This record gives sequence, structure tokens and C-alpha cells, in this order.
Amino acid sequence: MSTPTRPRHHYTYVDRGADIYRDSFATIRREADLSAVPPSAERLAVRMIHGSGQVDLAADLVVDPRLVPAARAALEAGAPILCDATMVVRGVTRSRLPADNEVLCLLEDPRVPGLAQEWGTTRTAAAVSLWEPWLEGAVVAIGNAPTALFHLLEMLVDGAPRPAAVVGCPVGFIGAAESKQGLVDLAADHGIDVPFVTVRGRRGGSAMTSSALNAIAQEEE
Ligand SMILES: C/C1=C2N=C(/C=C3N=C(/C(C)=C4\N[C@@](C)([C@@H]5N=C1[C@](C)(CCC(=O)O)[C@H]5CC(=O)O)[C@@](C)(CC(=O)O)[C@@H]4CCC(=O)O)[C@@](C)(CC(=O)O)[C@@H]\3CCC(=O)O)C(C)(C)[C@@H]/2CCC(=O)O
Repeated sequence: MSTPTRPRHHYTYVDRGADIYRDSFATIRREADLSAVPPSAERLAVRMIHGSGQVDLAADLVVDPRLVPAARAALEAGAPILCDATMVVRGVTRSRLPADNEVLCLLEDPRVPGLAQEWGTTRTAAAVSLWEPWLEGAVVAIGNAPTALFHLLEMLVDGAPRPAAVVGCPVGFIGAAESKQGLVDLAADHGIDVPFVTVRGRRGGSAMTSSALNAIAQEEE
């Protein structure tokens, strides 16, 4: 195999990871209005903004002040993280996890295509129905599929075990805003009080959701 040669610099840019992170977080602190974010979730908000490149995200964030402490305590106790998409799984920095926690996505489970077909739903929603044995006290992370969040809410309303915390940030145009509103209204509409973070409207995504998990998993500085 040939040894690669470093190209000459034709552009001026920061190319050291630590410097990029430092400058990036300083920019967010300068430009984002975090005044409505609970203090316990400030670092979470900064990381979600970092993962999405959108400083105005803070205005659409809905964060329960208990979310970060509850999710962090669950992870320290060894809880698994249940994800709707493998993209969310891949974004989690394993070395940050306090108890070598399992990070699961059941989309590839062989039962999923059959269930989705039988129920006339998406594969992501069918995969969520397989979470039940892990759900009690788990940290849930939904970053892609609105139907996955709707399905989780329906399971909870039907009496499924309660997770410790929900990062519920599906993205898109069909069902994303509505499923997240369902999460916001879960306690008022159904008396199911689970700490959560979400983003109102269409914005969300796997990267932003992994960023939230990485903020939760990080040791306090
Ligand atoms: C309707 C779907 C949406 N997907 C979006 C955006 C992205 N999805 C990517 C990829 C690679 C995957 N999406 C699936 C989850 C797939 N996406 C859907 C579904 C058809 C239905 C979900 C829903 O509406 O609730 C869903 C398939 C399903 O039956 O559940 C995926 C499983 C499809 C597949 O490849 O098999 C796959 C996830 C694989 C994994 O990570 O495990 C994108 C990367 C596509 C792309 O841009 O090329 C992108 C990623 C966005 C992100 O940040 O996660 C939407 C926009 C979320 C959309 C739902 C809402 C809408 O308005 O349409």
C-alpha cells in the first residue's frame, strides 16, 4: 500500500480537532440565546446546537429540567439506550458512557419486517414495539422516525414500562412536529410524566439526537 502524501495548504482553515471544538463552543455561547434553557440542560442545548449548526435551535427546545439528571442517573445505573435508527447508535461516543451501557437499535431484528407488514406501519415503529423488555428505566433516543415516537407514546398510553428519560427529536415534514407535540403533552393528556427533551417543529435528526446523548453521558466538568 502506498504512503499518502499530505497536500499543500491551498486554504486557510482550523485543522486541529481540539481547536475546532473550542472555537465552535465559544461561537455558540456568543451567538445563542440560552436564557430560556434550564441550567441543568445548558450543556445539552449547546451540544445539540453544535450538532445541528443552528444557534436559533434554543428557541424551539423544550427541555424538562429533570431530563439531564434523570438520564445521567439511569446511565450510571447501567440503563441501556434504545435508539430508533442505527445512525443514532453510531453517533454515540462509547468512551463517554459511564457504565459501558448497551446502545440498541432493533431495526435489523428479523421480526421487524413481518410486524410492520402485519400492522401496516413502518419498520421503525415495529422495531420500537420490541423495546418492551428493555424499556423500564431506559434512556430512549428517537432522532429520525416520527412513527417511532408515535408508537412509543401509544405503548406508554397502553401501559408499557416507563423509560427514565426520552430524547425525542424526530425530523421531517410528515408527523415530526405532531409526534413531538404528543411527547410535550403526554403528562397533561395521559398523566404519564417522563422527563424529555424535544425540538418543536420540523427540526431534529439523528446527529442532533446523538449530540444530546453525548452531552448527557459526559461527566460534569
Ligand atoms: C419517512 C422516513 C423518513 N426518513 C427521513 C430522513 C432520513 N432517513 C434516512 C435513512 C437512511 C433511514 N430512514 C429510515 C428510518 C426510513 N425513513 C423514513 C421511513 C420510511 C419511515 C419513518 C417514519 O416516517 O417514521 C423509515 C423506514 C421505516 O419503515 O421505518 C430507514 C430505516 C430507511 C432504510 O434505509 O431502511 C433509514 C435508517 C437506517 C438506520 O440508521 O438505521 C436518511 C439518512 C435518508 C437520506 O437523507 O438519505 C435521513 C436521515 C435523517 C436523520 O437525521 O436521521 C425523514 C425526513 C425523517 C422521513 C420522516 C418524516 C418525513 O417528513 O418524511
